[in-house]
Amino acid sequence: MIKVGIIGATGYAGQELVRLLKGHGNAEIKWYGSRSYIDKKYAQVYQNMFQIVEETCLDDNMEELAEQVDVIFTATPQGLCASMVKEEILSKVKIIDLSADFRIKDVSVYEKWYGLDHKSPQFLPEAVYGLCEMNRDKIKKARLVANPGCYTTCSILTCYPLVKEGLIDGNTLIIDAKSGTSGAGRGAKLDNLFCEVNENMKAYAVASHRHTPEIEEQLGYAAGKEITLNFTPHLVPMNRGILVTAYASLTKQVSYEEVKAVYDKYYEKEQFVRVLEKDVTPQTRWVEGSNYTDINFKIDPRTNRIILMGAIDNLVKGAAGQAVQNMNLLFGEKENRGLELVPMFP
Ligand SMILES: NC(=O)C1=CN([C@@H]2O[C@H](COP(=O)(O)OP(=O)(O)OC[C@H]3O[C@@H](n4cnc5c(N)ncnc54)[C@H](OP(=O)(O)O)[C@@H]3O)[C@@H](O)[C@H]2O)C=CC1
Ligand SMILES: CC(=O)N[C@@H](CCC(=O)OP(=O)(O)O)C(=O)O
Repeated sequence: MIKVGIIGATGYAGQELVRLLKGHGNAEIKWYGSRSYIDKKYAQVYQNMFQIVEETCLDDNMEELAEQVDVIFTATPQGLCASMVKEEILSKVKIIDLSADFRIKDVSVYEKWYGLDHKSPQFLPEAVYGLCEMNRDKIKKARLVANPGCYTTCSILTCYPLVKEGLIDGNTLIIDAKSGTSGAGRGAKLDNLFCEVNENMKAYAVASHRHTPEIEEQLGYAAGKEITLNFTPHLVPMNRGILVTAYASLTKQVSYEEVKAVYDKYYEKEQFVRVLEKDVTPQTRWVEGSNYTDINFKIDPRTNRIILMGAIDNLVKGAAGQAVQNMNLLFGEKENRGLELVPMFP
């Protein structure tokens, strides 16, 4: 059994980790970490866990936790994991960080976009960006995995093959993304109250969202050169789900079949990426509750641009599902263990 500790088990991403790990079969949660609910029964925080989880919440002592478990998930606000991790801890336990602390290699870029001082830049070089479909071999050998962001997972997987093969000019990419409200976490915020979100849609963090440099960095590696792009997130009145629509100029004339062949080259063997049939557009409801990323594209010969579309569940492939996929890679499990979740509808 893989012994697991979750710091931030009471947040939205943390509770999804608990749900997935309870169905994993070879993982045992030893530590339900919390800040606000210490000593309270976990099932009183999330009643869906009544008679399933008997444990109470514990504080977030990473040093003590490292003595007890094989892997720690940090599903906590930005900056917290970096403020706790130490060489002594990493020598005993693997860490999968769901925050952005170790996703961006250049510490000055992180500090600029996040408005935080990075407390452990010494671990940035060894941290592996945990997008399994791109970095599988590196993840297997990592001590510290930076679980990708939710918008970024969907954006990168949708655009990656065409950028890698040079079919689109990355500098012309415009990524328009929409997210359900669980993406903003469980903490009370005025912007996320029912009357503010319901029957409404809005763009936010325009030209300044912190996922922009993460997408640029990863697609830049694929392109073999720096990429500068536009990324605009929108908040939509749904619980879960991310939909990405991306626009880019083609570098040459291509047919549907040629583009499809490129997607197939990268994703045909990927269980969790589904390139849909011609003219079928990805929808959030067809991936909800699952670890799938649904992708499709349409060439617009009038403008010589291509429109790329992707959908994920932000809490599964965008957070906890991908984190479990990373855990499976770290511990030599079948990569899909605990993740063969059929999307739910409605
Ligand atoms: N929601 C999503 O779709 C996604 C989230 N993420 C990332 O996962 C992380 C968690 O996000 P999410 O679950 O949405 O956030 P939530 O606000 O729902 O949960 C935050 C969690 O962190 C705990 N926490 C907050 N502050 C502290 C602190 N100072 N010390 C210790 N624990 C603390 C909270 O504990 P308590 O409740 O007990 O106070 C809670 O368990 C973030 O980094 C987020 O960016 C990544 C991808 C997608
Ligand atoms: C709807 C909403 O507010 N979404 C969050 C992003 C989701 C998230 O948790 O960010 P990471 O994936 O980087 O951890 C935001 O825009 O900040």
